[in-house]
Amino acid sequence: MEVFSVKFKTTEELPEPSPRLIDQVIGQDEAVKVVLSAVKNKRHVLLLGDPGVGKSMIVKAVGEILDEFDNFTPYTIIAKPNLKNPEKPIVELIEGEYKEDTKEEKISIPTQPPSLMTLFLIMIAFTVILSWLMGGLPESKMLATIAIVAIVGSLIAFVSIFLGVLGATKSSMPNAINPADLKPVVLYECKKRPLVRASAYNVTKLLGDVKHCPLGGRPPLGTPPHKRIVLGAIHEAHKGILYVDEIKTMPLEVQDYILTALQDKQLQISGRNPNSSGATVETNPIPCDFILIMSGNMDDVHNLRAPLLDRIDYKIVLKNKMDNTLENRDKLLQFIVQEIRNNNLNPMTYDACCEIVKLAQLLAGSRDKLTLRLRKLSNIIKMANDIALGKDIEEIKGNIEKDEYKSIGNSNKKVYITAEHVRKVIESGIYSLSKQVALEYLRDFKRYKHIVPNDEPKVGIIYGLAVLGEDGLGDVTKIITQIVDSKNPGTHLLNISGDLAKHSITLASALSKKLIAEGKLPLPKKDIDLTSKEIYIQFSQSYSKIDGDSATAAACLSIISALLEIPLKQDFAITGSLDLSGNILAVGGINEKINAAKEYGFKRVIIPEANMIDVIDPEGIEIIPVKTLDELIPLVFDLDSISKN
Ligand SMILES: Nc1ncnc2c1ncn2[C@@H]1O[C@H](COP(=O)(O)OP(=O)(O)OP(=O)(O)O)[C@@H](O)[C@H]1O
Repeated sequence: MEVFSVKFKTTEELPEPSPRLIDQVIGQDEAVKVVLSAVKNKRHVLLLGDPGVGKSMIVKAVGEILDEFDNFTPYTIIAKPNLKNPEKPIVELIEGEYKEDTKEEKISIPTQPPSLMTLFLIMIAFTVILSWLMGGLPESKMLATIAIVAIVGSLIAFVSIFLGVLGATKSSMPNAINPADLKPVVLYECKKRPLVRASAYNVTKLLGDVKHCPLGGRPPLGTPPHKRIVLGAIHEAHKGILYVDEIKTMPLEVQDYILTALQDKQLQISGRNPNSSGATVETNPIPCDFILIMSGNMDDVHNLRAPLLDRIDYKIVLKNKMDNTLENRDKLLQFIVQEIRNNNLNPMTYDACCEIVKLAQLLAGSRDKLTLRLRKLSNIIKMANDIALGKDIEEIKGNIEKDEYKSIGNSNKKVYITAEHVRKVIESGIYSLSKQVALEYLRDFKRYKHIVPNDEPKVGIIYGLAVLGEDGLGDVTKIITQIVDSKNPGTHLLNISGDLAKHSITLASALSKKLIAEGKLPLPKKDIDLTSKEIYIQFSQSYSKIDGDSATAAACLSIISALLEIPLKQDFAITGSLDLSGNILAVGGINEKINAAKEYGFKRVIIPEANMIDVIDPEGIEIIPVKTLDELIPLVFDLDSISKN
């Protein structure tokens, strides 16, 4: 199969990708088209999809070309003091740039109360004059002089106190403020159509705030309210786009405010913290006419209130995989080249690019598909770059932050990222936390040799296949069935936690009993009184959550084997869902399951025939596709041992 339509040895030979982000988005053409049209027509959008499929990237890309949509008049938002009601500062939006009014403001500055220093200096001067006068006077005039000085002193004290009281009274009046505190302040200058991003949980950033002033929030000591206003993202997004991500964290109260803003196209700001001096301040409604784009994962939509959801015109689900066609593999190659250029990485060899395509298939769960969870692929490419530069796994592990990996490699050193480097990242599982946990668990577990592949045939024992963790690591599960004679017939499920698994194993038990009772199985018949049998099915040493229906076929065979006492071969592991008519149906995670069977050393792996289209790497183990239970039975039971008996 031709992997790419171009021939190359390393990515250096490939053309440079477009610098426009909108051209760099791959596999989401439909979503890009809808978002562009929504922005053109001023509609609100909700983007839903798996992590790392390009939700933020699409919004950022549209933001880059926002000016191409419409004419835009720059504006400035200013805040002014309200002299009548200082707690209600005035916020105004003016078109263009704000020009400060240069006319001198007529502000009456009150007589200030004399400072302590002034009073102190007066006292010293007064004492010096007094001693000089008294020194040169005859004793007879001394008394009169003291009386005059006392009167003058009292007068000075009286005037000082009067001025002090007058000053103090005036200074509590608004027009006693320092002129600088009366000047309007510029809160925001918007020169081009804005795209403002805010996380849904960050209430202050979203809705704005009035800061606390520890000095009471009033001049002359405190900062006046209009200087403490912080605009919210909803105001800064006026005439542009407000992008709110992580909608699952959006408090209901914030949703109400956003709804009001969408309806009224304006919203006032008040202090958010009830214990702060900002809490008593409230502005007039401030214009906020924006296009709202929100994003989150599929399940997050339940966190949104119905009235807000109703206001969203376009709700788009982004794809998490695309068909594995030549055209799409070329797109994946374009993505690899983009990641290398955008992150300043080293070039990749052709084989390494093919390895990335294989990984994209594996992450999509099928040979026919390619994953679009491209953040994961991007992280893997960056990690492979660092491995190529000689960084070790532990160093790389320490550099992962919130799903995002930043390359730590030295970009001046030129090396090539090879297939070997990519494989090392995949095998170590460093690109996924859940994969690392699963790997660790399996490494420990395998030491106990609980799974014994290719052992002698055994009654009631079969090996099923499971996938551990959300990033998929295949594992083998030992299923054991024991039958007990009892007056209380029934089926008991041990170590099976998930509801779906419980239902499907109950179904397997019912089906096995029915098939045995009808004698329709291609197996030697046996007279059993099923009304006196208690069936115990155990997923032995299985401690992680077991769910899904992919072990139904395995459980059914295990029960039939235990009831009829016919041994099952032990050289295979099996996965497949079973319906009540005995058809084996497709399951998920088939490649991870096949890999697990290979790694444990089983000779054969039995899978539903429908899953054959998903198999990526059939080498290293015999893969047996089956469609029905009847087809399956001769493959798994050790009929030779019965005929010998
Ligand atoms: N469709 C895409 N085309 C090209 N690159 C992509 C695409 N999707 C994701 N990427 C790569 O993955 C990175 C992360 O994507 P982005 O942040 O847009 O994902 P997201 O869907 O917003 O994820 P989350 O839900 O976790 O916020 C991008 O910077 C880009 O490198």
